[in-house]
Amino acid sequence: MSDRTPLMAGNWKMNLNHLEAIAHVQKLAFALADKDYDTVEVAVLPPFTDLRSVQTLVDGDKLKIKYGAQDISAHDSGAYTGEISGPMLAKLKCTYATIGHSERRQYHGETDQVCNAKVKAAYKHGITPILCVGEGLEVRKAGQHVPHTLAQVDGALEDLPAEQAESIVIAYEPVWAIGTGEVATPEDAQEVCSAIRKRLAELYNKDLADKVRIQYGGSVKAANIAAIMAKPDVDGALIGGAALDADEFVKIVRFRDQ
Ligand SMILES: O=C[C@H](O)COP(=O)(O)O
Repeated sequence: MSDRTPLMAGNWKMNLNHLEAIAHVQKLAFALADKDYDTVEVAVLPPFTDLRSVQTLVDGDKLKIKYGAQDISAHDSGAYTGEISGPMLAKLKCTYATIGHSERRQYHGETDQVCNAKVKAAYKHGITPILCVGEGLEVRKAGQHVPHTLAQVDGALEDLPAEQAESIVIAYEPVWAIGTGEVATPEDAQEVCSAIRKRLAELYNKDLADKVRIQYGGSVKAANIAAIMAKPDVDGALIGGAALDADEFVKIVRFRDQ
């Protein structure tokens, strides 16, 4: 049993406006008892336009829910229309920034090099990256899922000092399981999460690898989370669709009660 605190993070993607966000976070706060946060860290990753509202609610009511952004610019400021910078997210007291989500890689052409720059930008401003990696269906069918995913890890972590890397969160999200209802088996999740941890030990050292939290993501719901969390190298989940339903998300957070 590791002493890593599981992180259950709800990635809302492009859902819930700022008014809906307030109602949603209030529901979560109401449903989660203080003791829930002792064993599991709970975070929401709303759209940028919701962050100020979520911050105000979390600060005002001293909620233990953490929050973060779904992306971060590699640049601090300047002529980058549409981008949101690390200093802006830090000002909103974001704990996390998701980096390299498969939808960013697929629709916005984000490469491992871009992810690497974004990981460094996040750390520069005291924000913890949730680095997303994982293979598509063709790669999985070809049996190349482990080397493919490890290459993404290598690229995103290039030249990242150990004192930063030790706090990173890595989310293994097989693309074929995202939003499809087709969840990877707990064994699939363990295979790749364990390979990522071994790679961290090679890139840095075993102590660091043992500290890093590695999440699974892809069609996680209350019905399958307990089996996934039973695997030794899985330290939480990055939850998409099921995070939009407050009751379902709370059940996922309470996976130990099942
Ligand atoms: O970031 C979350 C993942 O893309 C998983 O999404 P999903 O739970 O809807 O499959």
